Amino acid sequence: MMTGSQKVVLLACGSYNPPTNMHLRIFELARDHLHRCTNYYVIAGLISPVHDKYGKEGLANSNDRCQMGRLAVKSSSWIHLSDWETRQEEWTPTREVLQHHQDQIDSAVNFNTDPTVKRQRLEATVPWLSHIPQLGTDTITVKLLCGADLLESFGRPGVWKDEDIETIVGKFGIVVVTREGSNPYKFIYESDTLSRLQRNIQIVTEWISNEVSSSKVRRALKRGESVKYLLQDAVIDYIRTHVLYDTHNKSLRS
Ligand SMILES: Nc1ncnc2c1ncn2[C@@H]1O[C@H](COP(=O)(O)OP(=O)(O)OP(=O)(O)O)[C@@H](O)[C@H]1O
Ligand SMILES: O=C(O)c1ccc[n+]([C@@H]2O[C@H](COP(=O)([O-])O)[C@@H](O)[C@H]2O)c1
Repeated sequence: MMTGSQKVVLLACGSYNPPTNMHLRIFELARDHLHRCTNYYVIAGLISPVHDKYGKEGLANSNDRCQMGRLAVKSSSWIHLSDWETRQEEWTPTREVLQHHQDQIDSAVNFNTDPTVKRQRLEATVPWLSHIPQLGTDTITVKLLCGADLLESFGRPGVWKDEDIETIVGKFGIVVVTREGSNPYKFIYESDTLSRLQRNIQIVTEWISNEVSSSKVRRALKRGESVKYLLQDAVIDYIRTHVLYDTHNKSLRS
């Protein structure tokens, strides 16, 4: 970490229905870009699956989505799963999800300067933070990590509140990974709010473009087609064992 850099936690929200290798890849891409091109230093990544009451069609139960998320992030040393959203009574707007994790980090970091006491507290309250060496008392900012399709959903009438967009981008900041069929530069240009807040938006270009999406994976699973190398093997085993996504009567090819 370079002196003077700003510590960041990247939080990505979504259905994770199921978590694909692209969900992991966008974290790697974003971290690599931020370290090479900005003053941000990424200390951790968090995947936050959405609440069951989000009500999207075909959404597997959040227990299963969280279990699959935990299995998926096992291949990473710095990406973790946060099940906080799924444990709430209701669906939580993303602005509040970011704020919750920011508050959790702030209270843990500022709790006590004694390293042993602090680590014990971290292990009890924010276990994923306790693995980070030399946490110190520096400010850590949570930023939203998303694909360009999620950014473009900001423009869909009635989906996001204007004040939430203002807070998410203006206060926390957002890191956007390009996705086939989206043009985040044009989308930002056409939005007065996003153009004004442009310096809080980092765009990361995925040159090795990859069309993997959870919906395509679900379709393949339903048809009994192979999804190997699109998902982590442990996630495929979980789907098979728990007969998710209409895979019953299908001899899922691995
Ligand atoms: N191939 C991809 N490229 C860039 N970003 C992606 C890609 N796949 C998922 N993401 C991002 O990961 C986050 C969580 O995605 P989500 O769970 O909605 O996955 P999805 O594959 O888009 O799902 P679905 O196909 O069910 O709509 C979102 O910010 C989304 O934009
Ligand atoms: O906060 C909001 O107002 C808001 C409005 C629409 C969607 N979101 C979040 O965006 C994510 C969209 O996931 P998905 O799978 O529908 O692309 C999910 O985590 C939702 O909670 C959040």
